[in-house]
Amino acid sequence: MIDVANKITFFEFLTPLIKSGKKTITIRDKSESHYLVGSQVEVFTLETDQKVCEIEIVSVEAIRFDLINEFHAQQEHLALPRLKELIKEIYPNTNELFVITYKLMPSDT
Ligand SMILES: CC(=O)Nc1ccn([C@H]2C[C@H](O)[C@@H](CO)O2)c(=O)n1
Repeated sequence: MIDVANKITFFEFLTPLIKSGKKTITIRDKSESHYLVGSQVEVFTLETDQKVCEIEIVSVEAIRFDLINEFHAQQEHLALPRLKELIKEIYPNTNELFVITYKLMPSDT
């Protein structure tokens, strides 16, 4: 069993961006802000729980929804309006979010 501190899920359609190193942040709510800087975390698809890759947590920083900007969108590899729409769909009732910055770990395969 993998501990919650060492597992993160992403929508399947986003996982190629993580695996290619193009997407280097994710914005989550407080319930997913527990990742420790320097820890290695396994990435799984949300829909099918398939392992995608491993990442290392670089930082976890609080942010308000209204302060999400173009730089975050670039790091998410998404257009800013799409990113904000997605975040509002996932977390409709909170303004208190966390930017989790990570780097892709080299894979064995
Ligand atoms: C369970 C859950 O919340 N899963 C999530 C949350 C967010 N994402 C993605 C969508 C955006 O690219 C960023 C910002 O939230 O993170 C996700 O893939 N899975």
